[in-house]
Amino acid sequence: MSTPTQEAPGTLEQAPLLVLASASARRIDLLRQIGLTPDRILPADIDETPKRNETPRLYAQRMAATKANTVALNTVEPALIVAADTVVALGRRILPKAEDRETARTCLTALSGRRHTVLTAVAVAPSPAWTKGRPAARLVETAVAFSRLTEQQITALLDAGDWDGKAGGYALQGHAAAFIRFLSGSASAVIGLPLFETAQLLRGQPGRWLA
Ligand SMILES: Cc1cn([C@H]2C[C@H](O)[C@@H](COP(=O)(O)OP(=O)(O)OP(=O)(O)O)O2)c(=O)[nH]c1=O
Repeated sequence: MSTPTQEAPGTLEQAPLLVLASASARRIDLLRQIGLTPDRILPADIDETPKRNETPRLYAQRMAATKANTVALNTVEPALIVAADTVVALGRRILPKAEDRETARTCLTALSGRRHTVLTAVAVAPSPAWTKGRPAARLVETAVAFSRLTEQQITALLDAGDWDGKAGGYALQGHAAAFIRFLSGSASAVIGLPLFETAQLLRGQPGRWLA
């Protein structure tokens, strides 16, 4: 959904494409929720290994910026790239993205009965051909608390399967919501894309992306 930029009469410039640098179906749905349909979806293939002693905040910011910049540099047309990264942190500890049941179990056991922080960074980067665009980023912190989980409840959450591919091994938009007793911050950020902050970033760009 590229939106024409407001040009002085007589000048014609190609409207930039909106590119979402993500493989996450949730991020596509969240963008659509605020009326934005990306022209392209180009997941960034980057090294997601945290640096030694990297804080969860710095890690999320670095990941979102690297995803956006990597795709921007590979995009030939005028385009604005949007990317995000979601990290579940217990203090300074970054919990893994659960790719298997055992990892999800370890995460849920660690989160049971405790408050944790979800950090989502969103970054926008213009492609080299979109010279009016400006790189920008935001970091959103959300405090979340799980009730104490019994072994049986953890097993039920694992059986539900919606931990797969999720930071911290749970999905707020899924079965885990039945155990989240407190949330302060942005629910959309926990699910993968902070909608208010993303809209602000796009409103701050030249062109009319959003009302
Ligand atoms: C905590 C939590 C995370 N998540 C998801 C959001 C992200 O997709 C994922 C965290 O991994 P990310 O590395 O942020 O994203 P991704 O690998 O899924 O996609 P891409 O890098 O291509 O954009 O966890 C939920 O959907 N619900 C939740 O409640």
